Amino acid sequence: MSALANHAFAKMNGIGNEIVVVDLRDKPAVVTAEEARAVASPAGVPYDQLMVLQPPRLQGTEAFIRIYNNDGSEAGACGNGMRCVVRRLFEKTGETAVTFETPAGLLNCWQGPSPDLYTIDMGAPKFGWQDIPLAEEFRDTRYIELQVGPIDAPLLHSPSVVSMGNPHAIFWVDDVNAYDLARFGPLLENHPIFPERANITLAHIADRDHITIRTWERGAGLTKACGSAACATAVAAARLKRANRIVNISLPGGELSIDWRERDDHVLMTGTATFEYEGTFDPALFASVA
Ligand SMILES: N[C@H](CCC[C@H](N)C(=O)O)C(=O)O
Repeated sequence: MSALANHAFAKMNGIGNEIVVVDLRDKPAVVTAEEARAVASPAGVPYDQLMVLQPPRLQGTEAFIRIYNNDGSEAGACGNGMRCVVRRLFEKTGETAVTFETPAGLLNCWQGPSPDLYTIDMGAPKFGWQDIPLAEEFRDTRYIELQVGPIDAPLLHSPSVVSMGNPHAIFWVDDVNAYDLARFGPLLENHPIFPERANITLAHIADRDHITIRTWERGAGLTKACGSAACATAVAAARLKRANRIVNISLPGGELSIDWRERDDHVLMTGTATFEYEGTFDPALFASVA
């Protein structure tokens, strides 16, 4: 029987990014890709990402967090999901600061400048082609050779690539709504240049303090918001000297404030997290799961 059967969950969202939070710290079990897909099914609790808290592995951390996309794949980072986890914890314990471990490393999290805001230190970005990762060497990852559309008149081309613990490609455009991202997204997500696939973002730099984005997420598709994409875009724009290191990012589901901190290159993401409802998983969801 799945460890998730009859287990409690919280349905939340991070500016429209659909999140389910499950605390398995009292029942150490590894959620399988099949179980993650079962939870995301229409009979379950449809989500973009599932955040599973496992018992802490390191002294001083609250939990080890595994992150699942709704296709069952695991990710190294999920900014919107982390704010949801932090809100749940702070409301339960009254704490205002906490450290979690994720596959991408240690994340320090704290109450933001107002009670409805949470700040996550998403760590330092990586730019090396092997860190993204890319399937071949690109010495300058501010622009790589990748395009869609006619060879002589590509619709999208020359993206910046960044890892926030998960892979991101950012295409710079004048209007993020002028492209059929539902069509181009999967082609680019699964392009052979990305051996681990990639999150695909369209970004318009309105001015040095404000960028608008829309993202096709690896393993989840078109979502209303992608926190790690907001971080990756802010960093990539600053690398191109087209934006400041502190910027506001507008996503379809809401706003995020990003600070690419000078002293240690860590990326601080601040935004809201919304609680919707809580429940327990119906065991029938996992009847056909091995
Ligand atoms: N789809 C992403 C994981 C979730 C990222 C996003 N929801 C966020 O808020 O950062 C990936 O496979 O890398």
